[in-house]
Amino acid sequence: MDAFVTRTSKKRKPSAELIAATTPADAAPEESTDIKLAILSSLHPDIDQETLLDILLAHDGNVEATAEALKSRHLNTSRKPPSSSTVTSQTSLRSFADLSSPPSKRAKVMCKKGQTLHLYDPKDIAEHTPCSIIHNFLPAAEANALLIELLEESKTFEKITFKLFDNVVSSPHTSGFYVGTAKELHEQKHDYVYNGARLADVRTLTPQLERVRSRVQEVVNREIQARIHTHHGGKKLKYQSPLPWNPNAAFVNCYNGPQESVGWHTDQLTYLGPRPTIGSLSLGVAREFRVRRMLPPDPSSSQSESLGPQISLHLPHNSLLIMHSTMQEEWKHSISPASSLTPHPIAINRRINITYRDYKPQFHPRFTPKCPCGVPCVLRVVTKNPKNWGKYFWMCHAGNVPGKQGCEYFKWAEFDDDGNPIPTT
Ligand SMILES: O=C(O)CCC(=O)C(=O)O
Ligand SMILES: [Fe+2]
Repeated sequence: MDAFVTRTSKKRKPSAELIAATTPADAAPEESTDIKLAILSSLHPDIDQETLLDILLAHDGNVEATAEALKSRHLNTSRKPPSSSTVTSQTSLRSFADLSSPPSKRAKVMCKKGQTLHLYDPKDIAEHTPCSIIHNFLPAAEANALLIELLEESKTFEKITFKLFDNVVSSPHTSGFYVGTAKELHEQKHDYVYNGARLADVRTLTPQLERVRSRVQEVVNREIQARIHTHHGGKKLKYQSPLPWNPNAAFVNCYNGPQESVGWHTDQLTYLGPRPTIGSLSLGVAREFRVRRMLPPDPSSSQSESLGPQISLHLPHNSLLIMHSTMQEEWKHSISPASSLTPHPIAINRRINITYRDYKPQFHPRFTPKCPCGVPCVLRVVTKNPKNWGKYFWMCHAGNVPGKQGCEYFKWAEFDDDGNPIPTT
């Protein structure tokens, strides 16, 4: 399973403006946002700074374009984003964006130093993150029935414990793991390893999880094709599977109250292979899902990790989030603790999240490298060293097993264009 706690890392000191560009090379220093805001504020003293910033961001930081847009619009004096639990759509960026300009001109997202950019509108989310979102995904009665069923199931979920450095820690929420068939259940219990350990509790998909799986499958496959068309010029990514996405496993998380969370992480590639897609259905109380792009650290700096600005996506009850093929290798995600929640009529302050995943047969541990410790290796991607940025490797995972030290095993991973492992000796 994934890494669940927040690790503190030495971060590169942010510049006056944080610019999350489509590619890091696009990031260029510009006039400070504060100066731009001061200019706009002097032109429109009746509009609050947060609103001005939103509109400025929607115009790629261009003061002239922002001023033009403001001239031609009547604005309320305050336009803060509404509270997460009541929101299903957003006006924040989209209603002010100049949509006549080509997407390449609109691809940069800026946000003020230390600020989180809140996105609600599905078009903004698709444009500025590697995700897409579908609100009101299931018929209302079906979503409620699934929520009720999983709230009952979650009473027997447990926190995942794993070793971090020399301590055994547990995830700040509970989880359950579901697969489709008895054969898959047997394999999961006996062959697969998560954080260095085997799962004792694997369940078969409930009839409702099974029914919803087919719907998720259909929509996610449609969204994958749409994404390839809109973001990748009609051609799938190198290493992305050309096969239809087949969600044969589901992790169900339960967040019981505002303090339960999941720290910054990427989902493990080990059994999904490179460039995976994940379908994530949210039920119950709305929570914020935050994403940050991983950028190659500046080779001349001593920092080991560089992250773009935080973008917050609000996941209300019955929303399907699709994490597309660039997400796990290039972005981190988290569910941050909330200061308060607006109670959901059924779940009160609990949230259920189902991530449907496609376990690829060619990534069964029988076929992937084993280190001298005898534990199947974990598949990872280089995100800290700019020299080998984006390269995949297999490494020993035994260090995560309580009581085991692990070894130094490391091997570059090789795939064909469709992401199938190329066996090497
Ligand atoms: O709860 C969520 O929306 C995300 C869960 C997650 O990131 C995970 O299970 O890996
Ligand atoms: Fe995750």
